[in-house]
Amino acid sequence: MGDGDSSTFGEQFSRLAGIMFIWSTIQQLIPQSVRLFLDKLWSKLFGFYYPYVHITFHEYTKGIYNDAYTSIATYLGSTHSGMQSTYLTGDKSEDSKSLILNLDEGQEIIDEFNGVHFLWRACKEKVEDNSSSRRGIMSGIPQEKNSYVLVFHKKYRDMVTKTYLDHVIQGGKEIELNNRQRKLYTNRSSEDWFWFGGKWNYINFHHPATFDTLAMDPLKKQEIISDLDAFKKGKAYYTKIGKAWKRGYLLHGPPGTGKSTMIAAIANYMEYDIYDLELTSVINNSELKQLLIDTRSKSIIVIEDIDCSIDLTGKRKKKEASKSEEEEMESGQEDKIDKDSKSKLTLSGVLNFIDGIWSACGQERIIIFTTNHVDKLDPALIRRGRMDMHIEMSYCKFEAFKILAKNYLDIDSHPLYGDIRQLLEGNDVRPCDVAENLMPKTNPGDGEQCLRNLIQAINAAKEETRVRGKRGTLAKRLKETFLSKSTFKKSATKV
Ligand SMILES: Nc1ncnc2c1ncn2[C@@H]1O[C@H](COP(=O)(O)OP(=O)(O)OP(=O)(O)O)[C@@H](O)[C@H]1O
Ligand SMILES: [Mg+2]
Repeated sequence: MGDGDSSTFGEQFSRLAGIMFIWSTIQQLIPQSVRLFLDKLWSKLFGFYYPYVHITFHEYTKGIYNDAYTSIATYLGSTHSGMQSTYLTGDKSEDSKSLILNLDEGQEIIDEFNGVHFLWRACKEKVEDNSSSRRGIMSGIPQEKNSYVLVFHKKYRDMVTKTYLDHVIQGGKEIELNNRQRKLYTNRSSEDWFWFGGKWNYINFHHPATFDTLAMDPLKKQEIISDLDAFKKGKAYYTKIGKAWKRGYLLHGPPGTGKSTMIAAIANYMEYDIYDLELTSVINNSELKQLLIDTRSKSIIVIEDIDCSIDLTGKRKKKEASKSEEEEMESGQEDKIDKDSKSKLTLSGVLNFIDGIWSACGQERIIIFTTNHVDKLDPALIRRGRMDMHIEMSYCKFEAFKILAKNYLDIDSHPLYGDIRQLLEGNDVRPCDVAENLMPKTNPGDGEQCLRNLIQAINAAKEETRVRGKRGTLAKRLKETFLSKSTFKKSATKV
């Protein structure tokens, strides 16, 4: 069957489809016992001469939903193959961004793979379900059994089992994934897990940030994009080196420099969901582990402001704790301490969350920490291997400004750019302040006015810093004078 000769193939199939149609109509009309007998007879009579193989993919197998059925349905409904068919059905679930087309009952399509043609047929069978589980008004109501039947020449049996079916199912999964509505999750407090039936609460994720709109040094930006690309294609590599397929990024820098915006841009670029993990609502290490297990692959787990989330300052605190532990031990309270350490969220719990044995339970995952004070974090938490890339989001320099000006005002250059470059290079201006000033306040078309506003704002801030600096110096000098006077007084009294 096939080999690219579609006219012979078409004729063969129309004949075959005719026979199949008559056969399936007969099947609908006769009782099941007779049908089974006829089935056997059919395969005995024609099995020897009949060159085609039929594989049926049921929607449910032994009462369990068959995932392969959905992938096949999605693949066949995708534009490249499903559109050949005249009768289609359209479905849109809560989880998908757009309509998914499926073959309607009895419809057939021919799919081509490596020059070979394959026939697919959508089947629906009505069965009366009188099982004990369906009593009352549901009993006796006909149920539908959906399936897809694949028909191909037996000489392609190897190709089908080794490559074609994989191609169909993976293809379907990919389309499902690209079509899925991405989510922004946040963790519920454990008291609500039972009542709300889940550990994570979510909304649909819509954030317009992209790498194009993110203002930062273009070289640094390209480095991050290349790293993400390598990670996305890295499944085989991670398997080869025996590492879980995940990557950690630490975003650090002053407030308003674009750390949260960067997370949204990464999520949009990778087409991942986001899990925004609020550590302050996690009571202990065991809860943290359970939250991790309940996340899906192709996602970003974010802990914002990790320095403020819990006390992760490490060794120094530990020492203090162990000192008080010793004191308590002496007072015979070992049991209490043991119980306390188990019921708390600790640094080691977070380290385990990032790269302990449980962290490998999902695939293709990125963990991002953000902080305004990188120096406050325990080195163990951010060491290479845990946080693979440390990205500094810093003040707005001229290259980053050009991106913001393009975003906000849609201009590439202006005579005022020279002044702005000088001001930005000589001062620490946050991107959020630049963005705020570039936003037209009155007349949306007046880009020049926005640039002037920006220059004015930077100059005003510069002046304020200068005055504050002077005041600071003055205050310092006053303090020094006061101190020297009091020292003098003290020494005078002593004398
Ligand atoms: N690098 C940037 N590129 C584009 N827009 C930016 C950038 N930095 C800041 N902005 C703008 O400023 C606003 C604040 O930025 P964002 O919330 O990403 O900062 P942040 O670094 O996460 O701050 P914080 O440390 O306070 O959480 C954003 O809504 C965005 O409009
Ligand atoms: Mg932020």
